[in-house]
This record gives sequence, C-alpha cells and structure tokens, in this order.
Amino acid sequence: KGEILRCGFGNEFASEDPRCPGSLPEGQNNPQVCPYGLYAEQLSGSAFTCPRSTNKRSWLYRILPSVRHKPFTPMSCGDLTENWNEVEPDPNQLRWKPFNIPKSSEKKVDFISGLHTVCGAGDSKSRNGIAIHMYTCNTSMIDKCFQNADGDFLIVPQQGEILITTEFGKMMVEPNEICVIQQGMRFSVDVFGETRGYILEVFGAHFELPDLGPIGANGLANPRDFQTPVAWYEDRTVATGYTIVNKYQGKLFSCQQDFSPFNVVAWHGNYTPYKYNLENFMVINCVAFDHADPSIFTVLTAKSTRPGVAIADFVIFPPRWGVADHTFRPPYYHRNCMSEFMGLIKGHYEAKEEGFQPGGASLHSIMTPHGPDVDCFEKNSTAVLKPERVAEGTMAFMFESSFSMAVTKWGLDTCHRLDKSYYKCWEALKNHFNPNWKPSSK
Ligand SMILES: O=C(O)Cc1cc(O)ccc1O
Ligand SMILES: [Fe+2]
Repeated sequence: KGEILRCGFGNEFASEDPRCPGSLPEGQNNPQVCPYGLYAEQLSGSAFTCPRSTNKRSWLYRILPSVRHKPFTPMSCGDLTENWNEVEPDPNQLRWKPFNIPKSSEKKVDFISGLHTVCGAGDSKSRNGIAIHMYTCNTSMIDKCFQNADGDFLIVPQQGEILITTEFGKMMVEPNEICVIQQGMRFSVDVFGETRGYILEVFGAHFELPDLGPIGANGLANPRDFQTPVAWYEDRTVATGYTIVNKYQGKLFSCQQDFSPFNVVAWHGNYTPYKYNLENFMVINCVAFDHADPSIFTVLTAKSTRPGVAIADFVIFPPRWGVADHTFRPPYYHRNCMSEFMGLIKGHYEAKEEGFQPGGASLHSIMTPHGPDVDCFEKNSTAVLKPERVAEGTMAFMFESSFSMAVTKWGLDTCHRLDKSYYKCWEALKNHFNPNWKPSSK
C-alpha cells in the first residue's frame, strides 16, 4: 500500500524522516543544541517511576515545541460526553440499528464533530473508567488535530478507510484493521467518503497483549503484526491558524497556533500509535467438545489492578472452523458480571439470525441475560454436526468491561437507532422440557 511502518508491539523504536539524516541525537536525549536546530520534547505515557516493564515514553525532535500555542478555550462537545447521569439506568438488552452517517451534501462533519458517546463509566479525573463512542463523518480534518488528555483510543473502522496523520507519522487504517492512539498523541483524520467506526476509550491504562498461559509463546495477536508509523514532518506555517482540539476531563477545548503540529522530524521511544490487521489473528478454538469462553479471542486488554479483571478487553469473533462434537456450537445463554458491548464490522454474527447489522451495536449490561435468538437456537439444536466454517467473511467484536456502564441520552434517545423490539428475538423460545425423558431416548 506504499505505507512504511515498523513491526512489533511496544518496541523501542527509532525513526528519522529520510529527508533529515542524523536528526535523531546520538547517545543522549537532550543535546545542548539538537541536530537541524530541532527542539526536544518528551511525551510521557506512564509515571516516570513505573516499573521498567510498563514504563512508556517517547522523545520527539520537532521544529517548534507543542507549548507554543495560544490559550485553550472551551468549545462545543456535540454528542461527546462523560456525564453518566444524563438518563436513568436501564438494564435492558439494548441493540442499535446501524448508526446514521451524515451526508456530505447536507452537513460537513469531521472526525471530531462526528464523535458520539454511547455509553461508559468511571471518570477521567480519577483516571479509571471507559467510554464507548461512535464516529460518523464525511469530511477530513483540515488544519485541525485532536489530542485526548483523558485516555487511549482504540479505533475500529467499520466503513471507509481513515488516514491518520500523527506526530509519529502516518498510517492508513481500513475496516478490519484497528489502531490505537494513546493518551496525548496528536492526530488528524482524513476520510474518503461516508465513514463510520467504533471507539473504545480507556482512562488511566494502556492496552497490552493478553498473557497466553498454557497456549505458549505464540498465538492470538502476535507482537510482530502490530505496526507503528515512521517519522514524517511538514514545516508548514498556517497563517489562518492551526486548531488543536484537546479532550480534557471529558470536555473539548481548542487553541490556535500558527504551525502544523506534525513537525516531528525524528523520534525514538516505546510510546507510539500503532495499528493491527484483524486478519492476522491466530484463532484458537475448541477441537473436541463444548463452547470455549470468548476470552480466547482477546486481541488487546487494558488491565485493572485486580488480577485477571480487565478495565476493558477487545475481543473479536473471526472466521474459523467449528468442529466441536455433540455441542451446541453458537454462544451459550449467559449472564455476566462484566458488561458486553458488541459491534459488527462486516457480515453476520453467529448468535443472531438477523437484526444485528454492520455498523450497529448491542449492549448486554452486567447480569442482563442474553444469548442466541430463537432461530439460532432451533437451527443449532438440530443441526447435523460436521466440520464447518464459522463466521466466514464476517468480523464481530466485543468491548468487554468490568465497569457497569451507563448509556447516554444520545444512545438511548437522540440517535434514534435503538431497536425497541430487540427483546422479541427471544420471545418465541419454547419450553422443550420433557419430564418423561430417559437417558436411552438421547
Ligand atoms: O454475548 C455474546 O454474544 C458474546 C459471547 C460470545 C461467546 O462465544 C460466549 C460468550 C459470550 O458472552
Ligand atoms: Fe455474552
């Protein structure tokens, strides 16, 4: 695709824009004068004193430092919120039809004005919590970038590729790929038509690869398949003003400066944006009997301080073989101490015959019962079991969180996409109980 990216998860990278050889200082971070007359700026993604295994920072060598800007002032947040008390709690199963994307002929909407918060919990001030947003847009960000002081964005494009220019370089991310822009990293999004996707925002933690336990040293998302951009800069004066939008304590602020923030000529460090193609996921699944829990499909996890309990996991349901013998193969009926938000990038989800569509979503809150709809149950209870491709051509995913999430007013009401009849997909589940059943009649 003509992209230049470096491989590896959380590596120490070093990158120079090839137009400026030798721009990365050798042997030290803070030379008295940096090569090419650049400014040195550290971006810290962990407390200075974090253990080495979790310590994250990068050094950026830039034409002007980020500090040269006019004061921040509040701006409209649109449907972006961190107010989890807008509406009364609702423990119902919720499902949304595909979220509307504005037509560019009617209204120009960019990635920032197209952010809509669906649900979340916790808060950015105490640095513990999550928010789930949809982005729906049709216009590129012009002379404008975004920085999230509150947390990390895991972005899941569903329709339309997005070209993300970051302080670390550029990356193109298309549906079936995901990217992570970590706290504080400035980026701008170019779109090429009507564009939609999902965002999992995590406050106060970074995404990691899950431990593999007995799986061994390889499998699931392999570190080498994560890609980080290489240094790219523009030395561009913007007399009309370049806008920096800062999400801070759940609200948006903007400020002006007269130069492009994508002025990093060289950088090194282990705190970077990255992307991953979901096709590279090495799927592990049951090869004997029973349905394995979906944690085997975890791509990335943002751990809480409680062992084994995630602030949020990013889990996918990729194409694979289903071979389990004498087993009801689709997801089981379920009540969970975790919240389950699901989205669909393409195709069809294995637990629902219809109603869950690409670009739509569902939320099964803590201890809210859910599971296969009636058609899925009946079909799979009587199916002749043979090895079969499951989820061919599809990609569903789940943001699973230990937080009890509140839905926003937009999510419950003003998006007008809530499927009020969702509960009906289980209404026709029949009572199959046979008190005269004998083991021999199996
Ligand atoms: O609710 C869902 O559809 C997600 C899910 C999938 C699965 O295979 C097992 C449990 C589970 O919660
Ligand atoms: Fe579930």
